[in-house]
Amino acid sequence: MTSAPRVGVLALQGGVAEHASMLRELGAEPVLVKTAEQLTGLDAIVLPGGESSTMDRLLRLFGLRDPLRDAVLGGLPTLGTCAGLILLASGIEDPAPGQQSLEVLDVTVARNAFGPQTASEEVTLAWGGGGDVVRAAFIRAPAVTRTGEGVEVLARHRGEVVAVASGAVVGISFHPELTGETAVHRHLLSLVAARRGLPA
Ligand SMILES: NC(=O)CC[C@H](N)C(=O)O
Repeated sequence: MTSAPRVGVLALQGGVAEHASMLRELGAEPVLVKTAEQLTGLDAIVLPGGESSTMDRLLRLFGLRDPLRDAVLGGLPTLGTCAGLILLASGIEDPAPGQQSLEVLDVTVARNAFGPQTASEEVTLAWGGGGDVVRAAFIRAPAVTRTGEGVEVLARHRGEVVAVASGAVVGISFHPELTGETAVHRHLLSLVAARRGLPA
């Protein structure tokens, strides 16, 4: 029997607990990541929602930005949700003053593209090309306004791109962890299985 995949959840700020409990529910071992050392031995990582400019500042303050960037570029299966997608993006249309990103996913994002907190909504979206749907919560969500070469579009909402994948990196604008939607986390775990050479 293989061991449970160890999946990091970046735990500097934002919706950490919901991702950790969903990963546990799916048989993975969540690892809260606050230091570069805690990146060692992970099978995958989740960058949660929250406030991307705050997470960016904390990543740099705690010396985590470059090690995390190296891990993602090295092929670590990665899921960024909402602010996490903004962190992954190579470009931000409307960054907060001084805001940077990891530049590991060749997309440009526009922050808060679906309106303010009060415009939050829960919707069902088509996911991938195979007839699957996901239940998604949008909270001050970004939209993807440009996709680079090799970036696959997995979902759209109101005509805007809200889920993308490139290699082992998946970025989504919405929050599946708040609706009990497991499909996106299962997708991340299937990337781990593929990397380990096991059937998903
Ligand atoms: N729910 C979220 O993660 C919101 C993201 C937020 N608008 C940001 O720019 O970081």
